[in-house]
Amino acid sequence: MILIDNLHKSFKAKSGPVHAVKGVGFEARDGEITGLLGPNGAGKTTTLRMLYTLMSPDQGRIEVDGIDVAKDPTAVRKRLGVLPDARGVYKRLTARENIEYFGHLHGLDDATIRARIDGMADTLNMRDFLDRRTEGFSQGQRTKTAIARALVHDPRNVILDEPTNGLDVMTTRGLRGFLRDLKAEGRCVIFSSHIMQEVAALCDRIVVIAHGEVRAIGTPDELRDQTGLADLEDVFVRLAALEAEGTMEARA
Ligand SMILES: Nc1ncnc2c1ncn2[C@@H]1O[C@H](COP(=O)(O)OP(=O)(O)OP(=O)(O)O)[C@@H](O)[C@H]1O
Repeated sequence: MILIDNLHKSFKAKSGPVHAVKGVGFEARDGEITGLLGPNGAGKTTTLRMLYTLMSPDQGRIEVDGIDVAKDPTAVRKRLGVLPDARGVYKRLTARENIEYFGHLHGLDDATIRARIDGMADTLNMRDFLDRRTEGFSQGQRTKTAIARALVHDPRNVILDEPTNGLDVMTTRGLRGFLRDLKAEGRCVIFSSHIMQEVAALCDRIVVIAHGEVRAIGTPDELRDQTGLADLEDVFVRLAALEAEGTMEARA
């Protein structure tokens, strides 16, 4: 369970400050997939980076399973599995070694790591390349390695930044099935995307974010009702273009 409340983050740029995240707040529940949907530059990655403790917010609060990220980031990290926007697998290591390395960082023993890799290699269909060095891997193979690495410690909460970026249809389908399995296991799953159909196909609830602000929260049907539009792409365009004061709430 993840709670994000009134997050703010600014960056200094030569042309002046960039207020990337302006009061973002939402709840992501266990046993649900929550989609963070927004156009390029909306503030999705910045929000997720604060959630997975890579940067601190200027203002606001984040709780993971009731633990305040600012007070106990180490405990929070143990409960999070993160696929960051930069996948960064070690190219001199095989996929298996990449995953093992993270398992050891989490303090897992060899037998546990072996068992976890065995399970994930089957679910993510990684057998063909598991023992190859990742140098030269396709994007899909790199993403799968990074996902398996992120989940080696069996976290309750899973955060994926644009997980289907650059993946083909078959791999995307496989990944969707995998995320549904995580949900069925009662985990809290958040993923970001700028593609409405992608989010609609998978998410129980969608948080629409644009210009650093939450524009609407709801199920795909609730968002359709709120806007009076049937086509989800039109819904997204309408919500993303809304003025801040027009923010819509469809909290379940
Ligand atoms: N380290 C940084 N320094 C300066 N500006 C930044 C930094 N990180 C993000 N920004 C700016 O903050 C805004 C939000 O960026 P962010 O990466 O969070 O968007 P996003 O929704 O993930 O976009 P995309 O879908 O294009 O990845 C953008 O204007 C971006 O240029």
